[in-house]
Amino acid sequence: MSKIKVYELAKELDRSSKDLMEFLADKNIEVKSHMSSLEDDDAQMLRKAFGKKKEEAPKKEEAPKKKNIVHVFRPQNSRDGKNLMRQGRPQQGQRGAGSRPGAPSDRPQGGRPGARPQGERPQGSARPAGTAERAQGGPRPAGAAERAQGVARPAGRPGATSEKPQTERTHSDRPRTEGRPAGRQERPQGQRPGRGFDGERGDRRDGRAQGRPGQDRRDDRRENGERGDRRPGQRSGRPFDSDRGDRRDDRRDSRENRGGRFGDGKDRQSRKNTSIPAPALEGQKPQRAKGKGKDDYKKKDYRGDEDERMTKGKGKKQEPKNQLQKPQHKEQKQEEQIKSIIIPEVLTIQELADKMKVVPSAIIKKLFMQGKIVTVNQEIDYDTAEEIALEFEILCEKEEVVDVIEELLKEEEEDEKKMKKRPPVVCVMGHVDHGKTSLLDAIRHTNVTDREAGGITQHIGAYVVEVNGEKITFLDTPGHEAFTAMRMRGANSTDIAILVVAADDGVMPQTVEAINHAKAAGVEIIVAINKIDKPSANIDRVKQELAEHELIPEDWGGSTVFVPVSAKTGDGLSDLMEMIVLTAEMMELKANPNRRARGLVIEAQLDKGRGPVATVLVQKGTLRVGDPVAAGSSFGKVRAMMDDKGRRVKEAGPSMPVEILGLNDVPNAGEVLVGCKNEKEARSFADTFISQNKAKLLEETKSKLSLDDLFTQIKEGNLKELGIVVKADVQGSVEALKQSLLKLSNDEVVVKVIHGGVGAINESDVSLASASNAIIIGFNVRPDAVAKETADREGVDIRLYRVIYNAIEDVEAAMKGMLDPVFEEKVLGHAEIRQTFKASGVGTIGGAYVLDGTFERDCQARIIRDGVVIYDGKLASLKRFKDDVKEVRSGYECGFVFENYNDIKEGDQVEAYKMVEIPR
Ligand SMILES: Nc1nc2c(ncn2[C@@H]2O[C@H](COP(=O)(O)OP(=O)(O)OP(=O)(O)O)[C@@H](O)[C@H]2O)c(=O)[nH]1
Repeated sequence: MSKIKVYELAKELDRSSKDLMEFLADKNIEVKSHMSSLEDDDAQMLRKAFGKKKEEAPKKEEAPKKKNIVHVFRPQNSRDGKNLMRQGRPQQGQRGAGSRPGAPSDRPQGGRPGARPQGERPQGSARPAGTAERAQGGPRPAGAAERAQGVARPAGRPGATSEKPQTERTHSDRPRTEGRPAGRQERPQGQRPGRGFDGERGDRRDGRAQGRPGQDRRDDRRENGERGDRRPGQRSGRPFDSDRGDRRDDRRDSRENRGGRFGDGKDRQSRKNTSIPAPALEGQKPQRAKGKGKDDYKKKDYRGDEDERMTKGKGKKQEPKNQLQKPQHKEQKQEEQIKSIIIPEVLTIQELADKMKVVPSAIIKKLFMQGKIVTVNQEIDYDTAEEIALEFEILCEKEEVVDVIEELLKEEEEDEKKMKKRPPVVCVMGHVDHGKTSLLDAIRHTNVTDREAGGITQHIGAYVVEVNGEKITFLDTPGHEAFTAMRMRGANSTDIAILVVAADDGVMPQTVEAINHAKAAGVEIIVAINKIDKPSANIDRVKQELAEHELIPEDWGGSTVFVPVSAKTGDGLSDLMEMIVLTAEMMELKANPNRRARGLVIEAQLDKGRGPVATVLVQKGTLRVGDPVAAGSSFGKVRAMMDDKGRRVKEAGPSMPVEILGLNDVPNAGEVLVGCKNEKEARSFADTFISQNKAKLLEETKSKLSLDDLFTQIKEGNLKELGIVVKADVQGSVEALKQSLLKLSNDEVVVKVIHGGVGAINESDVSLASASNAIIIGFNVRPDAVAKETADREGVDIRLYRVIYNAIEDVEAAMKGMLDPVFEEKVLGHAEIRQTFKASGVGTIGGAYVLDGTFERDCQARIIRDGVVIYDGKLASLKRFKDDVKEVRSGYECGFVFENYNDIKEGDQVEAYKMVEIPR
């Protein structure tokens, strides 16, 4: 085809593909990506336009843009909200999410869907790296979203929650917002007694925007969707609308400060006097709508709740269990107490019952009536718990878990103006032997494959490659299944994933796994169809198979870049590199180099001479020799830095991988490395990690013990535990081994890695293994002399490996030994009773002749008479003449005595057998 592609024309015009695409988008001409072909007319128009109006495009470029990828997975967070924001409130650019001035306004995909289909790829969405998400309104978007849902949920009654359209849901907000907030409303009102509603709302919003950036999205939603849309209708129909709006805000505030939920009585009094209007419950179930009594009852409950608290101490006592009885109370309009409980994300029925102060059986019964069979120890999620609680007229609030580490690692949104272009970080993923290492090798002209033990890539390494003056950082992620965990990290730290698929093999399980990881991490995927030099290569088949996983090539109308390559001949490699550079250009990868460094530990090990060595990918800022840093529980001052070629460097900017020396301990791979003000700060950072990890470990142990199934199984003796201590040369291998070993757990044996660490197997590892009855697996490490001696003394099994796969295989086999053995009957031989004798004190002795096989002492035997088994039991005695013997072979005579059986006759056939264990 002679049609020119966008990127080709961009080259021709000396422009970026993005400029051209934006221009086309302005003209409502749809192009999917820089790889799309252009109609001649369009190309002509572009030539004209960019020949003349050179100034226009650069102007556009001035406006900082966000990565397109964020806008797909959470469209509610971005595109729609932003558009609305843009239309309705242009000044939003000043606050929170909009703190990048003008950021949203120029983004082509925002206003014109389809203009930048790259952004619409499913995989190109929820970028985890932080920047984009934070831009959406805080570092914890999920939590924020949940909370936002929490606002919508309160439909407050089971069944009224989920499948409602947005508008209905906002309506159904009301009962709860109305019902609850008495106390919540107080604080703000008390603080600002004289204010009008609108002013108050505005103020509070601003306050939140400053204080809690994570709330912006919620605010946006309210401003754009709920409040904005609803206001007119509500004004007319509901006199207390603005009040309600405030209360909703208040409720949020009060979530932060639960202690202040029930405030002073004055306010409550006033609220009580303003009788609450019945909400328009459009989306509710008929019986709920018609069962006004119940709603009223609930509202009354709230009021009752308030009243009760108000009148506390005035002698009015309430039955705390009133919620359990309904109809009469409704009619009597008796004041009751509505309870509100705070529950975690996951809890057991027992815990819920404890919180609700009801007996667990009441819950179980209720659920049973609904056709659900549960046990007290069954774990349920928040939503289910809330539904159950509401059945009992108890309101729920989600326990907000403050992740100290997350808070610690939280970052402020950065000024777009300070951002500078940074190289893309690329990882290579794919199925075993599809050629990842060879491809990376071919790219950087070195030869790693030969050095790898067992021919399998075993660590993450990082390399920088330069293509036409553009740098690309490659993470050498390994492909074996054992490295799933590391690959996951690989995906999280990268911008682009090269999915290597062998043209002769097609999509394999790990290919799919890699796709899922990449999609989950929100990285761009470029498919490299490798081994096209092979005669059996079938590129179309690969395309077809990948299309089933939503990776559709551009020549098929999709938007995924496919590049056929051969790592062996080098064919297509330059195309691949060009595509990486182009994709990176489209992604507009930026970072601020002039700030304290922040990076990711991609590998760490203990070096005998140099101490802990960590390979760090700098993601933001610049890391310099002498900088105080902390990474997880380790900290220190950067003593020296080496780049990917082993050269000493003084500083490392964004996207640059460096090896650093100077940490006090080996950090975990995947840990965030942060530059600190001084060493003291670094130390306290690390200390926080240590204490948090301890708490987490405790929590984990606790939660595991509470798992019902595990407990019952252990109690019944059906469950065995295989404890393992893992030691390896690098942290990545420890993690990989851990993950793979844990996966070996089955119904009968649970694999538990009780300890994992880097370095030689030492005495403490052996003592731990001995105390826990565990085995030790060493990968590329050996036990020191003392450890060996201790292990011999204490009988601790130490197994050493050089290939992870072998370790996993061995453990699997060991586990088979632990499984309850499977027995099979093995027939030993046959004999015929030829004579019988009676002996006092012994019983009947059968004189027999062994026809075939061998009779063994203590074997099992069955007596068959006329084809019918008349006895099956133990052979109590086997004699030749007067002597007990171990065995009697065929062709010999012998005497049998059967355990507890004397009714033997001449001519009886005897079959000897034993149960043997068969390997699984
Ligand atoms: N013919 C041909 N063979 C290739 C090509 N690329 C890789 N190979 C061969 O495929 C085999 C596997 O290649 P690797 O690079 O080790 O594959 P990998 O995906 O890194 O494997 P793991 O590290 O084990 O996950 C090697 O024998 C390579 O020589 C290619 O383009 N053409």
